Amino acid sequence: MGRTLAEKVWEQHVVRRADGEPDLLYIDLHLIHEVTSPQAFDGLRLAGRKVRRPDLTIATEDHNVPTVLGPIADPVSKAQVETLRKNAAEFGIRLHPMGDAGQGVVHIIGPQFGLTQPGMTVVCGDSHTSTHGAFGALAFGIGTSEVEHVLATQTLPAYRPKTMAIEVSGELPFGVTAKDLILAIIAQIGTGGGQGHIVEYRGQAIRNLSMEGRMTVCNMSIEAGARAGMIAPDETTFEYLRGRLHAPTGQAWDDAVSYWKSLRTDDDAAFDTVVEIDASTLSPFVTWGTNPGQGAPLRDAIPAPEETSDPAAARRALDYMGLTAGTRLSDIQVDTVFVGSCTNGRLEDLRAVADVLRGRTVTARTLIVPGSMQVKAEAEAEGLHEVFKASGAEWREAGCSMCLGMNPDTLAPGERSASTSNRNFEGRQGKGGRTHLVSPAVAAASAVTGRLTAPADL
Ligand SMILES: CC(C)[C@H](C(=O)O)[C@@H](O)C(=O)O
Ligand code: SF4
Repeated sequence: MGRTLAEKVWEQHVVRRADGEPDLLYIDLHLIHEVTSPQAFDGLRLAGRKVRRPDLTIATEDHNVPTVLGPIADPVSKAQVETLRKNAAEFGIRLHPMGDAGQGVVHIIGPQFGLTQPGMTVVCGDSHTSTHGAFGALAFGIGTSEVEHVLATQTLPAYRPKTMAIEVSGELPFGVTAKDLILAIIAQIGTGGGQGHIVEYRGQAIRNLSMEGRMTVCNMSIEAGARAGMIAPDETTFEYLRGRLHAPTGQAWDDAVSYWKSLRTDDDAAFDTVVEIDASTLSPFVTWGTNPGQGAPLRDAIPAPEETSDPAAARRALDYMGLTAGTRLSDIQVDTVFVGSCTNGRLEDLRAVADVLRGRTVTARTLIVPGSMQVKAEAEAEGLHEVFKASGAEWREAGCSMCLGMNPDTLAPGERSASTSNRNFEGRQGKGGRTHLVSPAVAAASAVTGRLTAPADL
């Protein structure tokens, strides 16, 4: 019987297999950031071990960095960043510190440098490592003790998850984006829907997505509970990679491409679970609750808790969000708009925002935060920053920013945001903050009107 993409990449990396034990996988790329690495390096030091493959390990500062130039004021954040610098220097690991041209959110810089490639195993002490699956890599988040294991051995013991196909047929209607698609998928299957599975996104609508869009989709696999998300590599993938800093060149490129072309699910392979979605029925999608599965089409109203799969959770969420069932989603007023994160902090996202903001003025506090310093430079080369500033939005330095409350960019208690990030848990963007997850285009239109708005309704 044929094999799925996930099975092919997994099998390719098994260095040891024994009955009743997890497989030992070889790891091709290990990404590091300041929050989940300190104890791992401490462990290495205690054991007197070195980093096995510093050349396959790359570090960046993202979660704790301020997005306005200047020193880090918060002592915990400052200590974490300084510890990462010390560890990178001591263990010989390439680090992109604050202010460096290569700095950025960990899941933005891997693809940007061409480090993330089809067929690789990619890990990081960070749940959104699933982003890299957009290239047909097997990429997943690991815990800090596993970070230590990978640092020491370049391998990881793991049990193979089940496989799930999410078949997205048809085409996304005009104005409907990858973010709307993944929010709709999570609303359909639930935040536990992908549990225990590696998801492969397939079908016409997925093939039509750009690499940026594919990364947005794979990024949020974890919000559906999946271990990883993958998309088979194709011409879109190869075109994106060609010429990037760490992409192969010459004969090695040709060899790589012919191998990458084999990385697709065989026609006679079977998935453990199959989910089907018709892209042509979708429209701009937003969340109203406190988990990414509590979402609905923006043209609809907030559902009655009894109509949802978990009425008690819906009631709690509406209470926290200060919302009432039956309210039209497009009547919800927002104080703040955040554009950025590893979900939607890439150049294509910023272009989508600029297309809406050009010649318009924002009425809500609007933070536009590039996912990396390279994205920032590329956006500025196109003059996007001028569009943002002219509209009244703030244009910042790269970092995780308001995606999570680990740096100065936070919501105040009760403050409500439209955010292009991936999590809307209670307090995610700051204690008492209320988050609506949206696409970049909806974020921009909402910044203009001060309420959740689709660009088509401006
Ligand atoms: C801080 C980090 C461990 C965390 C994660 O694992 O995802 C963060 O990136 C997040 O998005 O919540
Ligand atoms: S941008 Fe957000 S989701 Fe991505 S790594 Fe940073 S905190 Fe996590």
